[in-house]
Amino acid sequence: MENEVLKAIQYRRTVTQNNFTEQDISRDELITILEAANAAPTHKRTQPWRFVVFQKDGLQRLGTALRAIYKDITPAEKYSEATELNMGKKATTANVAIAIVVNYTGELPEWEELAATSCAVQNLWLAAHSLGIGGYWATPGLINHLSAFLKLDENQKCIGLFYLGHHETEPREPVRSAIEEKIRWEE
Ligand SMILES: Cc1cc2nc3c(=O)[nH]c(=O)nc-3n(C[C@H](O)[C@H](O)[C@H](O)COP(=O)(O)O)c2cc1C
Repeated sequence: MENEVLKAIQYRRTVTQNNFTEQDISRDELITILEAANAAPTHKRTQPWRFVVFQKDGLQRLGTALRAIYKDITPAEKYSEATELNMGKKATTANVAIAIVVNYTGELPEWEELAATSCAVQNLWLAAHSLGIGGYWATPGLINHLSAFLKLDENQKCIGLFYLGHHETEPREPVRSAIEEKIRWEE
């Protein structure tokens, strides 16, 4: 069986900064992508996903913050200047970065709000893919230290940075072990 939705699911891939082109992601494209995220399923309609979108100078500020946090939290014996520079470069070489935030309402077990936000991220990723925009979900340890920079409330937590850019990489199918290994049929 084949249709556009199934094709998008199969061909959505992680695309990293090295493959991003110079083409800007437009505000219309971003709104389309974020509207797709906002259509995710949500128990009790708590809609716990929040997004902080970085573009232009915002990306420079994010890069500076990532470098400073890395420097701050890394023990001297593990610190490397190359890693610090690389942390900043991830932000400054993306066209857009989106901080993914869960807004815990207390109305549901936390895992349900984390799960709903993850559904929103998959929607965002598929929508971006459908527009020729690639990206990936980055979860370095320093996202646990971003709350002040992101101006998050006490009940909010950043669960990743989603880096986005237009790209021209060839479509690739997923590398996965067979689904049969992950199913037990009860008939
Ligand atoms: C919750 C989550 C966290 C991830 N964190 C990272 C990360 O920190 N760095 C990274 O390069 N990729 C990260 N990824 C992307 C995975 O590495 C990627 O999805 C996986 O290699 C499969 O490739 P595909 O997305 O092309 O199918 C993350 C994905 C998920 C779902």
